[in-house]
Amino acid sequence: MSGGSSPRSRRSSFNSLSRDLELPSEQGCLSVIVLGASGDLAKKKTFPALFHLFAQGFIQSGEVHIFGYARSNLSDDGLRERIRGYLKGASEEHLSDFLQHIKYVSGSYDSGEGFEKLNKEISEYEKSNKSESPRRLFYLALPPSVYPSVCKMIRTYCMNPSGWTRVIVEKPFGKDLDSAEELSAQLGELFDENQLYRIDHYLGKELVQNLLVLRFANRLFLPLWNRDNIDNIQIVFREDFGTDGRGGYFDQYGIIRDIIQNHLLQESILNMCQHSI
Ligand SMILES: NC(=O)C1=CN([C@@H]2O[C@H](COP(=O)(O)OP(=O)(O)OC[C@H]3O[C@@H](n4cnc5c(N)ncnc54)[C@H](OP(=O)(O)O)[C@@H]3O)[C@@H](O)[C@H]2O)C=CC1
Ligand SMILES: O=C1O[C@H](COP(=O)(O)O)[C@@H](O)[C@H](O)[C@H]1O
Repeated sequence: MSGGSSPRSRRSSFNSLSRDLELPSEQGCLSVIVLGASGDLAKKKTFPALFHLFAQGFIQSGEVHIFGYARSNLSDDGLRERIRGYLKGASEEHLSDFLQHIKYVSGSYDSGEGFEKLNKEISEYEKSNKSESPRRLFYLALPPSVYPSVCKMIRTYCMNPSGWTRVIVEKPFGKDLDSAEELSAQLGELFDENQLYRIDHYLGKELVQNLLVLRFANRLFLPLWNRDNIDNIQIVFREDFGTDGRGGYFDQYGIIRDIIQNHLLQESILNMCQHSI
């Protein structure tokens, strides 16, 4: 993904890596469906991530379409304007091109009507693309309380008749062990394990992934970074903005469960284990 290579050569390296690893085919038109598209996660992380993939050539014009889905009453242009300011790091031309690939469908998370409409839009796009093995990727940018009903709706109305269907759920996965196990059982009844992807973007952060290198490949830190020299570790979480649209989710779920036991403690425990403090 580094600077000098072209989108075409990055894409071809990716395809040959997929072949070497014997991964399923990644050819054919791709529909990415962002559920909860009106929200904070979607605008700050999901759409920008898709934009970077697009700008770097990993997903390309003519083979990808992005569908935003949520209850809010928005138009296609309304969604595009909402996310435009968060899409940075590429030319205005790339940005306009990317935005034209986005469509918005409004509907609830627990009734068939909206999901039937969504399925119709996806199917029309797939037909117009004439691909033999279209791919459908559902990304749930939603609080976990609605995962079961949304997954049921996807299973009932939106499964891909010919290619693969995958579902990505973000952290937090439930709100305690019981609810996490219950959620796992509910999703497991609807999808095979290889269709389900559970992610926490904090564990993908470069610094977290590079802690070992930072310490052991660094002459400055290697002799110093241990319990003899470190008195205490303070974990500080700073956001210089307010709830910023997350009110509904915070009211129901709480900011403690949102970031403390996972992002902040997971990271610092990882840190402590790796540094024997
Ligand atoms: N914000 C972030 O950076 C990150 C968030 N997450 C996780 O993603 C999930 C969503 O977070 P975020 O986008 O910040 O939160 P939001 O409150 O912005 O929720 C996203 C969307 O979900 C819908 N929604 C909100 N609350 C409810 C509810 N109680 N019932 C049904 N629908 C609801 C709303 O859409 P509408 O009303 O239009 O249907 C809203 O726009 C959370 O679980 C969070 O922990 C994970 C990683 C990063
Ligand atoms: O998962 C979440 O993370 C963000 C903070 O992520 P960062 O990568 O910008 O540090 C947080 O704002 C959000 O509430 C939470 O759900």
